[in-house]
Amino acid sequence: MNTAYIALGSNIAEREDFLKSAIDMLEEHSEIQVTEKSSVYETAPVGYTDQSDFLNMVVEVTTSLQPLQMLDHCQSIEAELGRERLVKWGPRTIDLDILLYNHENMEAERLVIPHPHMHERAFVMVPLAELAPEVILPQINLSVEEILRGLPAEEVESMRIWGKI
Ligand SMILES: Nc1ncnc2c1ncn2[C@@H]1O[C@H](COP(=O)(O)OP(=O)(O)OP(=O)(O)O)[C@@H](O)[C@H]1O
Ligand SMILES: Nc1nc2c(c(=O)[nH]1)N=C(CO)CN2
Repeated sequence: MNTAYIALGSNIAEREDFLKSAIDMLEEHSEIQVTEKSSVYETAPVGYTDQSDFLNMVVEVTTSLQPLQMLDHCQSIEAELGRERLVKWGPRTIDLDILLYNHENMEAERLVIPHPHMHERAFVMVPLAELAPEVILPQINLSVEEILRGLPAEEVESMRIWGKI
C-alpha cells in the first residue's frame, strides 16, 4: 500500500464544486482511498498572475496504484471536469498535481516526484503542512514545516482559509 499527497487547485467558475467533484472521483476509484483532507485556501495566482484567485487544498491518499497509474487517473479527472490547457499556468477548472509518493524520487518523461515546484509554493506547502508537517522531502532533505518556515512570510500570510470540504 502506498501513501501519496495530491495538490488540488481550481480558479474557474464553481471552484469549490470542482474540488469536491475531483475528490469524489478520486474516491470512486476502487484502488484509491482519500484518508485526509486539508482546509481549502483562497490564494492569489502565482507565476501567471493575470487570472482569478484559486481555491487550493491537499489530500492524502492510500493506494495500490503505481505513480503513473495515479497520474493517468488524475488526468482523466481533469479531462472529465473540462480542464483546457490554453496558457501555461493559466486558468483551470481543476488541477491535480502529485506532490509525494511514499518517499520516492521519480524522474520520468510524464512524471517527476516530488513535484518539482512544490517546495517553492505557499499554496501547496501551507495545506500540506496541515497533513504532514514532519514529512521529509527527498533530495531537499528538509521537512515540510522546515520548508514552509523558509517561504516568504507575506506569501504564507496572504493565504486565506476558505473552509473545509
Ligand atoms: N508530479 C506531477 N504531478 C502532475 N503532473 C506532472 C507531475 N510531474 C510531471 N507532470 C506532468 O506535467 C504536465 C503538465 O501538467 P499541468 O499542465 O497540470 O501543469 P501545471 O499544474 O499547470 O503546472 P505545474 O506542474 O508547474 O504545477 C502533465 O502532462 C504531466 O505529465
Ligand atoms: N495560487 C495559485 N497559483 C497557481 C496555481 C495554483 O494552484 N494556485 N497553479 C499554477 C500552476 O499549477 C500556477 N499558479
